[in-house]
Amino acid sequence: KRRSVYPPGPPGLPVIGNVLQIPRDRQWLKWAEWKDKYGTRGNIYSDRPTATMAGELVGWARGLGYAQASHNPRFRELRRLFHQYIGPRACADATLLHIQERENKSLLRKLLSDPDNFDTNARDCTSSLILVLAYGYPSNTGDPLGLIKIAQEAMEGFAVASEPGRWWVDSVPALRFLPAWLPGASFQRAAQRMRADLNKLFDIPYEFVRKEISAGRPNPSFLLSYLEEKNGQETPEEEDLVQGFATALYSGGAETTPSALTSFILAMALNPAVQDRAQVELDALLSSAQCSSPTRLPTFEDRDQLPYISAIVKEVWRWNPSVPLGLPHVVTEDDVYRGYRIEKGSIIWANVWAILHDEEIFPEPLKFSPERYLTDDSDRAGATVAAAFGFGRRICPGMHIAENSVFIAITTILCMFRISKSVDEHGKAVEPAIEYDGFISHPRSFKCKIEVRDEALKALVDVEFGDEL
Ligand code: HEM
Repeated sequence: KRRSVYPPGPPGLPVIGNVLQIPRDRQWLKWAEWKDKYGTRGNIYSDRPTATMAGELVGWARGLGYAQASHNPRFRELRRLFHQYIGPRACADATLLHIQERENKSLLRKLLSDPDNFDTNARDCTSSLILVLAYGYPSNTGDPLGLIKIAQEAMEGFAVASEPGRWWVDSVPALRFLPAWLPGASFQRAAQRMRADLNKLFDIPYEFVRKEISAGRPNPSFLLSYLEEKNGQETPEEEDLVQGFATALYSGGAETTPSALTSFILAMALNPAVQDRAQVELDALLSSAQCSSPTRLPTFEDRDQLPYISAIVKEVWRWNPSVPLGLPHVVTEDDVYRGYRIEKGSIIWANVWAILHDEEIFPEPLKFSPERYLTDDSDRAGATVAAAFGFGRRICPGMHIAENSVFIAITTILCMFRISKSVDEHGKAVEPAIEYDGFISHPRSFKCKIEVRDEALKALVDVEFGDEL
């Protein structure tokens, strides 16, 4: 009984415990080995509960978010692919950054021509980026295969199938064996429809890559690199794995990034002083002696010289975390935490929103205030913001690409546009409500004005588009 209060580790001898197993020098190597072998708290809190509807019946467990971690080599392989293609090193690569800058310009162009639909525009551009990166599916040819629609339909199924409490079969997994024709088994029919949509997302973009390879004109993409590495020797399991990886990119990124961008637009409409300060920072960097407005669009290379904009990005993660409850974790071994027994199998939800609204670390937590990251003691606040991306072995593997996407979108939008409250027919400003919907928390639909700051800036986007798109 007493042993259960100790962290897991190698069995020791009576009385002297582990003393003889501790090496005389470079102990850290042994301890690192024990960490891998016996796990840490992070590891025993890092599995997912079984999601019968979304994971098993619809099939999202083929991806990563619903994959079980314990004894599942596929989980490790998927995490490895995320690390290889969009881990911190990959996300600092100039080619990837260039693609992100290029795709972000189509967001600017859409905001110029259709500013009222900023929400849909952010969503479509996020989808396009994932399709370009994963499959090399070009975003400037009008989507001839309808992949954006295919992906969005699959994602609708993901959202509905994942709704907590909606499906009896999640509480009583044995119901999964009911035949679909039984009157009470409507969930089986819903699952079949969603599964068909998910299968399309697995198969159609993959076939696109295959055809392009056969035709000798494949665009660079994660899938292409993977298949080239396999050199034509890929097994059906490996094909399924890389399809699962591409689909996981979609399920993780498609809703979260647009939610963060829409929160940013809401924050700007409500906080003109923050916007002023950001634009002063940008203008100082991008204008010239002859011209007081920016003479070029900001790029990733400017990031270090834009501390206030970087602080805005952090504040966006904190103010409305896109996944306010994270994803559920399940405990794989009994544990004792602060004297409380946490039983194996318990489901743990981390209240990310509460962590990011802790008054002790973030005074006036409801206020959108990037300044909180610019003070001398802002390290703790900055580090805490990482909670927006989850914990332990399940920490969001898309966080680096998400940070890139949101940074480049925010900085170029601030460079080009002025965001303000919309006005009613009497010319009075309409206050947008700060309300959110959904498990992936999205600001409720609101109106605002997004106007180009200076007509000359329009040309800047057109010139820069030039031969690239
Ligand atoms: C606004 C941006 C984003 C936020 C705030 C966010 C947040 C999160 C959170 C809180 C989790 C749960 C972590 C946990 O269980 O502790 C998660 C998981 C995940 N995210 Fe993200 N995410 C974002 C963008 C992305 C992007 C762009 C991708 C992919 C391109 C992505 C892919 C994933 C995947 C695959 C998982 C599941 C990981 C696993 O189960 O091992 N996310 N994300």
